[in-house]
Amino acid sequence: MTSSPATPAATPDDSQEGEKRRVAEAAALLVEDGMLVGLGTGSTVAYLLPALARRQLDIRCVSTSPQTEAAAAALGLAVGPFGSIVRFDIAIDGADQVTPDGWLVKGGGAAHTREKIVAATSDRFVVIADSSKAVDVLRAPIPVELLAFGLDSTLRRLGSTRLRDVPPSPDGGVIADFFGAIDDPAVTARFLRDTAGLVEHGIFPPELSTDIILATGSGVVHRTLR
Ligand SMILES: O=C[C@H](O)[C@H](O)[C@H](O)COP(=O)(O)O
Repeated sequence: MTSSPATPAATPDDSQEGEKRRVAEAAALLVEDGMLVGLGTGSTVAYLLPALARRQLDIRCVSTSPQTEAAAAALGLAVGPFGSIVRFDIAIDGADQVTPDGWLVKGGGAAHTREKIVAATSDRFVVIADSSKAVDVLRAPIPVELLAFGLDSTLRRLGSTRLRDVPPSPDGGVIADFFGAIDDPAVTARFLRDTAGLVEHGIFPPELSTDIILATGSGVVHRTLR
């Protein structure tokens, strides 16, 4: 893993919003003409979209949520369906938790299922996060998406899970949060993955990410994982 400053100098805007804007602008610079780009979801990605639009690149984008799709289209970005795509050049997305060794929790906005598919399809998956997202170890809650079929049974087998008072995902899944203890994220991820009725969980292993761009108060650190 290598680390390098992604911005030359600190700016006076060290608020959380300023941090989100800086990491998003740093990530936008990684996108090049002709690329097929996966767009994440959330308040950090909201800063990525105008930064990308300003660059006026010839790119095609696929969004992980209706919210991002509408915002990107309104800015003039070319957003289309996932369709038969089997690889993106790059995807850029936010995170709720980021550990020093690259484990993530995503899905605070309930988009983690689509986000994980887009990340897994991308040659380069760039995580952008403000400094509040940096954690030593992952902790609950872990967002989960569940099939409506047999929901009570799935919830009973998961244990320690609370349904979220939000609409179903665009794919019809029920959104909940898992509050079980996380001693080892790989073990928790396997337990969740192996629970029948669970569509996807919000733990992203380090192998999914290639880059993490993390704000550090007044600066930005860009780590390359592979
Ligand atoms: O479902 C939402 C996504 O995983 C977001 O990328 C994540 O919750 C981070 O969102 P934000 O940038 O708003 O903190």
